[in-house]
Amino acid sequence: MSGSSETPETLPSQFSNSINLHPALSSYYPITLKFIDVRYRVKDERSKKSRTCSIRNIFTVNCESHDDDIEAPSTMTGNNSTPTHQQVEERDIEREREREGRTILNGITGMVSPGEMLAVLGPSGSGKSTLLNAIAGRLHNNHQITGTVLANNKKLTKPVLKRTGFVPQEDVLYPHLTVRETLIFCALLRLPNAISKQEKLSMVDKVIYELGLEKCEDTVVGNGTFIRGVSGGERKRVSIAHEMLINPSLLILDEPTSGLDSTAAYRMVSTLGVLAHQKGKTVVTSVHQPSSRVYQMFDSVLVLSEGSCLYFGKANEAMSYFDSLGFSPTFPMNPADFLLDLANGTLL
Ligand SMILES: Nc1ncnc2c1ncn2[C@@H]1O[C@H](COP(=O)(O)OP(=O)(O)OP(=O)(O)O)[C@@H](O)[C@H]1O
Repeated sequence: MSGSSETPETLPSQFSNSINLHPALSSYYPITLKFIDVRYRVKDERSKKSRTCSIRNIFTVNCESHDDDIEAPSTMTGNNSTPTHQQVEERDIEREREREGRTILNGITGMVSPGEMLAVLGPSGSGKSTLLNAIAGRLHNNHQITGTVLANNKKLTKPVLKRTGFVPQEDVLYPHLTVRETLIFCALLRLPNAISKQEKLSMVDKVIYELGLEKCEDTVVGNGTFIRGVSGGERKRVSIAHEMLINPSLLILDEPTSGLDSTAAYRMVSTLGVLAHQKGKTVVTSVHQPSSRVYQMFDSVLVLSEGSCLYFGKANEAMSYFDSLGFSPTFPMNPADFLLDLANGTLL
């Protein structure tokens, strides 16, 4: 399958199960996503002290005395003493660090093709969400992000972004609407005017069927706390259905299995597998702690550790790769657990 063309193509035969959509959305538009040497830094919060001190002032001490603390550390001896050579060096290092900021992503490179599912694995805080936001073109602070993100070998363009569905970690849904109302509302807002209301409603029906939401279509979405509604897994499916309505070629999901039990997580990833393997979509998802049966559904994995890439390649080759480097588990274990142990630096 070629992913190098910018123009929509007809659906290849291996993805023939795709639902029949309105011509305004039906063209098959395969997206091959490449990200090359993606780096993202943020300014150290301490360097913003002068800007935020007036706010901090309200709650704590006055800002002048706070800044003085930095300029004259308590380790100095006496009021008139000059700083030692070591103290000057430490202060210079601190200032350099403030100027450079904190590296969140450190040169991440990878790719994913249509019909494939890429999993981004890593411990909490390793940069998974940041990477997903970067490759979805959602980090707009351009001076902090460098590297290249290409769709079909071209920079992200509007047609590509229109064909990209992004499911955030926290569901952004109206808790008082039912599942069906939520999707109708979305269809009326997001689908082009060229599509009639009747057609939009039938597309909602198809997406409800596709995501297995028939049972709960008339239940309110809720928010999991004060407003009781559908289950966590169903709410996640609604979020995915929300994106599926625009028939995305590229679907990016941030931890769609978080909060789900092992069986629900398996069902969720199976659904994503169908979207990739049967419908030809390009799927990128972050996952926190996949079980082994979930792991084996991924085509490729990217393992992050503190913003750096430990491994990018085929999911079923990760273990032999680390084995060749001398890292292997002492007993048979879930590859995902092993990779997370490696990324955490806690391999036993
Ligand atoms: N704009 C920002 N300013 C400061 N720090 C940031 C910013 N964005 C991300 N970070 C930091 O970068 C690190 C990675 O964050 P990110 O949300 O990408 O991690 P994650 O792997 O998705 O974590 P989790 O699995 O817990 O969701 C975190 O330590 C976070 O605090």
